[in-house]
Formats: sequence, C-alpha cells, structure tokens
Amino acid sequence: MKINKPKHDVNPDLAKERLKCNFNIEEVTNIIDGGKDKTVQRKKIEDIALNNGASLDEVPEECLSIKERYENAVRKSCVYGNLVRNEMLEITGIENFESPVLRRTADAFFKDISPFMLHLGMFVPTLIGQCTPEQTAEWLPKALDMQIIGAYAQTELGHGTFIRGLETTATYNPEKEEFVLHSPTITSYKWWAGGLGKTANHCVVMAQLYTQGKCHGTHLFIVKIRDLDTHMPLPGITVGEIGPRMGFSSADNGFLRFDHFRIPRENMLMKHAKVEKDGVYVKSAKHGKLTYGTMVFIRVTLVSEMSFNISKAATIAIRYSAVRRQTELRPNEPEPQILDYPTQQHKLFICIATAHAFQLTSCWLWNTFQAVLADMKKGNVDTLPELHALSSCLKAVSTSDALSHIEQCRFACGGHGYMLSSNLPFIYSFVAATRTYEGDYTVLLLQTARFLVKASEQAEAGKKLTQTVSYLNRTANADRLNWDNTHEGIIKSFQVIAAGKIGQCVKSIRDRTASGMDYEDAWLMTTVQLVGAAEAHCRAVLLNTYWSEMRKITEASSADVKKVMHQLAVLYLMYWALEKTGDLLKYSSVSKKDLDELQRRYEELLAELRPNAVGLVDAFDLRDEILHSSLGSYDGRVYERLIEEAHKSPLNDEPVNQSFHKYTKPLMLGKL
Ligand SMILES: CC/C=C/C/C=C\C/C=C\C/C=C\CCC(=O)SCCNC(=O)CCNC(=O)[C@H](O)C(C)(C)COP(=O)(O)OP(=O)(O)OC[C@H]1O[C@@H](n2cnc3c(N)ncnc32)[C@H](O)[C@@H]1OP(=O)(O)O
Ligand SMILES: Cc1cc2nc3c(=O)[nH]c(=O)nc-3n(C[C@H](O)[C@H](O)[C@H](O)COP(=O)(O)OP(=O)(O)OC[C@H]3O[C@@H](n4cnc5c(N)ncnc54)[C@H](O)[C@@H]3O)c2cc1C
Repeated sequence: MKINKPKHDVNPDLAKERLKCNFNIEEVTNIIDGGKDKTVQRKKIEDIALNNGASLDEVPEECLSIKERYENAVRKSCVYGNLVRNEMLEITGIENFESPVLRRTADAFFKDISPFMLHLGMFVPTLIGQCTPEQTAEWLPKALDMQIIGAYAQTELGHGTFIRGLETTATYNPEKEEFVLHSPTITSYKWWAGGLGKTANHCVVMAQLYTQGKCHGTHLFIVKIRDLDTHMPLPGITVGEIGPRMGFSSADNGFLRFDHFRIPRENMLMKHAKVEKDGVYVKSAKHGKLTYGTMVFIRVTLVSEMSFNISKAATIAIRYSAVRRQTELRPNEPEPQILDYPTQQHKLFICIATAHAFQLTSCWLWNTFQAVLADMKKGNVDTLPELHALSSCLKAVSTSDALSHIEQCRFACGGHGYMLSSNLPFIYSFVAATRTYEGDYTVLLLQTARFLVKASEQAEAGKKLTQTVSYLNRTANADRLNWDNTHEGIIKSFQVIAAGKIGQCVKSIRDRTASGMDYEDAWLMTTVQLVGAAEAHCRAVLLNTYWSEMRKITEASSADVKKVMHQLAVLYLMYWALEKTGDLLKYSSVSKKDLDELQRRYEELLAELRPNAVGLVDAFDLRDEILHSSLGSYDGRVYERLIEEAHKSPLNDEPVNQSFHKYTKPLMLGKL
C-alpha cells in the first residue's frame, strides 16, 4: 500500500512498533473502507483534495479572531466545495454526495467546522427526502451545484426537543396562494441552525402550518432569506449569528426571525402532506412523522461519523503513547514507553475496538435504513418504528461512548493532550455537540424505550417480534441466565440484561398505575429505568452486530488479520461485560470466580494486542493533513512539532508584549 512518505525520519520507537506488527495492515484498511476498490477510490479522492496544499493554513485556525476564523473557513469551504463539485463527485457519483470519503477529506480543510457543513449535511438531504418531483427538479440541482446555500432551521430559542411545541407559524392565504411565515414570540426565534447566521441564502424551516383556520402541526418550507447578489437579508427577515460556543467556532450557527414573511405555496415541501391551491390540507397517506425523515437519516450517519472520530483520537493517542516515555519501572532501566502500561492499554485499545464496532454497525444500520426506504416506496411503513427505535438508541449510545473514549484519549496524552495543536480538544468539542444535537441522548433513549415497552407487551402476548427485539421472545420469561463464559454467552447475557430491565420497567409502570397513578405519571416516574433499559438494549444490539458482522467480513481474510480482528471484538465483549458486572450479577448466575477469570483474560488480551497497537491505528490510514495533530503524525516528531506550533502563537510575534509597558510596569512601580 502506498503510504504518504514522511518528510522526516520516523521516531525510532514508532519505527520499531511498525516492525512488531504481525498482520497485513493494508488488508485491515481494505476491510474498514469496505473493499480494496474503495480504498483505491478513497486515496484517489484524498490526493485530489489534499495534494495541492489548499487545505493548509499559514496561521493555525485557533490563533485567529472570531471574524478571521469564519472568513478563513468560508474561503476554504469555497475551495473545497469547488473541488467536490468539479472533481470529487465525478468519482463517487453525485448520489454519494454524503460519502464518508468526502467527509474525511473535509476534515483536512477544517480543524473545527465548515460553515457549509449543514448545506450538504442537512439542507440537501431534506430536499431529497421531502420534495415532490417538481420541487426536486427546481431546487436540488441548484443546491448540489452550490448556486444556493442552505441551512436547516428547525430548533427555536424555546424548543429543540419538543418539535410539536415549535411556535413559528406558516399561515396559508388562498387568495395570494402564499404562506405567511411569522415568529410570534421571542421564544419562536429560530436558533442554532448551522450556517444560517452569515453563510446561507436559503433555509428549510419547520413551522406550524395553518390553513382554513386550523393548525395541522409542523411542516417544512423552503425559504430564501437573502438576496443572491448582495447577500442582504430580505425585508421581513432578521438573521444573525448566535455567538461563541464550546466548539463549532469557525461556523456561523444562526438565529432567524420572520415578520409576516411571504413565500409561494410551492415552497411548502410537499412529498408527504400538501396544501391545495384552495387551502385544503391533504395529510400524508403513509405516516404522520415522515417530515422527521432528515433527522432519522442524520442519526443513521452519525454512527459512522463516531467511528471516524474515535479512530482519529485513537491514532493520535496511540502513536503518542509509543513515542512518550515516562517513569522508571526499575532503577537504572530506561523509562518505558507509556503504551507499555496496561492502564494506558485499557484506556486506548477499547477505542480501536469501538471504532470497528461502530463502523460495522453503521454499515448494517445503513442497509436497514435502505431496506425501510424501499419498503416505504412501496407504501409499507411497518418497518419505520423499528428503524426509529434503532437509529435513536444507536445515535445516543454511539455519540455518548465516542465522547467518553475521546476524553480518555486526551487523558492518555497527559498535558500535551490539552493543547489545541494535538487536535484532541477539537475532536472532543465536535463530538460533545453530537450527543445533544439531532436529538438529545436521554430523549432519544426514551423514544427507543417506548418501542421496547410495546415489544415486551407483544412478546408477553405470544406475538413474534421483529429481528432486533426477537430476543424478547426467547428471554421474556427467563429469570436468571446460566452464565456461559463464551463470546456467544456474553452476548446472550446482554440480551437477558436488556430483557430483564425492560420487564422491570413494564412492571414498575403497571405497579404504579395499579396504585392509582395515571399512565403518563407512571411512565414519568419510571424514566430513569427506561433510559437504562434502552441503553441495555442498544448494548445488546451493538455487541451482537459487531460480533456477527466481524465474523462475516473476515471470512476470506488471512489468518493473521482474522486473529487480530477477532481479538478486538473479544476485547469489546469483555470490556463491556466487566463494565456491567452489576447487571451481570443481577441477571445471570455469574460468580465472583467467573468475573475474576474474565478480568484475567481481559488483561492477557491487552498484552496480546500490544505489539499490534500502532499497526492497528496505521490501518485507519488517516493522513497527517486529516489528523492535524502535533502528537499523532505518522513520523512521531512529537516534541519538534510542539515547539514548531508554540512558535506560531501570535504572542510570540514580538519579544515584549505592549501590555508590559501599559499595565505591568506601572503596577511594578506603584504608578497604576
Ligand atoms: C457532508 C456532511 C457530513 C457530515 C456528517 C456530520 C455531521 C452531521 C450533520 C449535521 C448535523 C449537524 C447539526 C445538527 C442539526 C440539528 O440538530 S437539527 C434539529 C434536530 N432536532 C431533533 O432531533 C429534535 C429531537 N426531537 C424529536 O425528534 C421529536 O420531537 C421526538 C421524537 C422527541 C418527539 O416527537 P413528537 O412529535 O412529540 O412525537 P411523539 O408524540 O413523542 O411520538 C409520536 C409517535 O411518533 C414516533 N416518532 C417520533 N419521531 C419519529 C421519527 N423520526 N420516525 C418515526 N416515528 C417517530 C414516536 O416514537 C411515537 O410513536 P408511538 O408509536 O410510540 O406513538
Ligand atoms: C452545535 C449544535 C448545532 C446545532 N445545529 C442545529 C441545526 O442546524 N438546526 C437545528 O434546527 N437545530 C440545531 N441544533 C439544536 C439541537 O438539535 C438541539 O439543541 C437538540 O435537539 C436538543 O434540544 P434542546 O436544546 O431543546 O434541549 P432540551 O430539550 O431543552 O434539553 C435540556 C435537558 O432537558 C432534558 N429533556 C428535555 N426533554 C425531555 C424529556 N421529554 N424527558 C426527559 N428529559 C428531557 C434533556 O435530556 C436535557 O438534559 C444544534 C445544536 C448544537 C449544540
């Protein structure tokens, strides 16, 4: 495999690690990419995007002012967008505009975030999912060609989670065949939409639809908010940026207020529900929640996004841990590489395994999503609730796990991990937002819990359940599972934990209603348990999917690759079994002796994986331009890079900062 040759000598410790690796790295890269041809395609696209240096910044993004950072990000977005439009989409095919390969190369341009991210990320998918064929013909080519730039304006100052509580109104006027968009209260300001503040000239707006004097709930509208030539906000539109936040600092999350702003009837996105010229409302024939489709789509894609982010953080932390030496183990012996500490391996090897677990699960989820879309095309929406439950819990758990693993990667890099030049803080703050946006963690797990409670009741009634909850048919009446110390045994025990927790929720709700509480209060009182049950279900799905997909995907692999992929999956199973010993003790016959044995085997596995650690992160094949890290580059020149980056600090532009003469010296002389 062609590796981008480092310009400098590779750090000797890192070079030695690469000699230790006992499997074919390229084979694992091909597995991650989804096949050899996909690796070739990815590398071709990366060469187009990155070889001309257009992604590089002279001054690090973080050293710029807010305005400069935004302006620089727009500049790079345009260069990048142009490359995507003219060269990269030709290779992937225009239908793959959301390809992970494009996503990966975008990261080389933006350490933080592109102000255009939501254009391709949500605006375009909404047009694809919510437009009639005529609307698609009108809007989609312009959006894909970037003649118009869009945002997704759903959340308001007062409501993000509870979509039915949104206050923006779209009132239909049949005489003029127009909708009037209005923000009636301060809490109805649209708030948060990425790219809305300064970049977008269009946006998709979620608003309460009124026609013939009646409210029909939230619907989507496409709205032009700025003049295409001058970029000035149109009359009736107040738009701006919401201010600095934890991350997302090179983008322009926006606010938007409508003052009786008129749009043509054709601007309601009418694939599912519509308003006729005379004002008659025709509701979706299929399902009431199809306007939420973009959210489901993004939740599905976020699982792979989390895999990518963990793989970046793991690459940085593991390469750094191979270079970094700290603390004598025995007097007069060299300090060990910190990667030799089992505690460090415990923090980091799970990250490699999780990146694989999420990647394989995301492919499986994507196929499930495509199958549901195909069903819906034929008018069958029966599979939608299961997809909604699945995408909700996988989005919640994958973003939450990614966040804590990335934090562990930062801890694993000690003080240097706190430097922005390590890139770990950027990765962390990006992923922190994913736990909240596109549906908050708790809220989404409660959506899954609704589905699980219904499924449990169906199992109780002897009905056959769909695939992801079919374990409830087998385990509904099981009390404590007989512990079986095999991989399949661990997976089964997680299904029993999930079934037990769901059963306990059903019982709590029933006990509470039997004692006089109404159903809503009984549900509310049980929500802490319900969140736990949905998380347990998600763990069972993740463990089962990772294990079975790993076995399938490595069927034709070489023995060494099979072995290391198998070791990672076993590590994942053991890690989670040990994390959940309380649940295992409650729901299975596992003994202290069994758990001690599991712990011993886990520690041995860390040692077995140790020689392959650097090889495993090299297999993610993340170019230095994408990693943006002083600690994680391929050559391991950690200390040299830290010094080079320090010299880029604007505070080092002159030997004495003016504040000394203005403030410090007068203070020292008592003249302030
Ligand atoms: C190149 C690009 C690459 C980049 C990739 C990287 C990044 C990603 C890109 C973009 C992301 C960036 C920024 C984020 C943008 C946003 O955050 S947009 C805003 C997102 N907002 C939310 O997610 C809000 C969350 N809230 C909800 O989803 C819903 O309000 C709710 C589900 C919590 C509740 O909805 P309600 O309307 O109140 O419904 P309900 O009464 O509770 O439920 C009624 C029944 O409907 C079912 N249901 C709910 N949602 C769905 C759905 N989506 N699909 C199918 N069914 C659904 C629900 O389960 C109920 O069913 P019952 O059978 O139990 O009655
Ligand atoms: C970086 C970023 C980018 C974003 N981009 C966009 C965008 O482009 N477009 C857009 O429309 N929106 C965007 N959002 C908004 C985002 O989708 C919402 O913030 C998110 O859905 C959470 O909603 P909320 O802010 O109303 O939180 P809230 O719902 O107010 O949550 C606050 C707390 O209340 C809890 N809570 C709320 N409801 C319940 C419940 N029913 N049961 C139990 N607990 C509950 C939550 O768990 C949480 O702990 C973005 C947000 C961020 C942070």
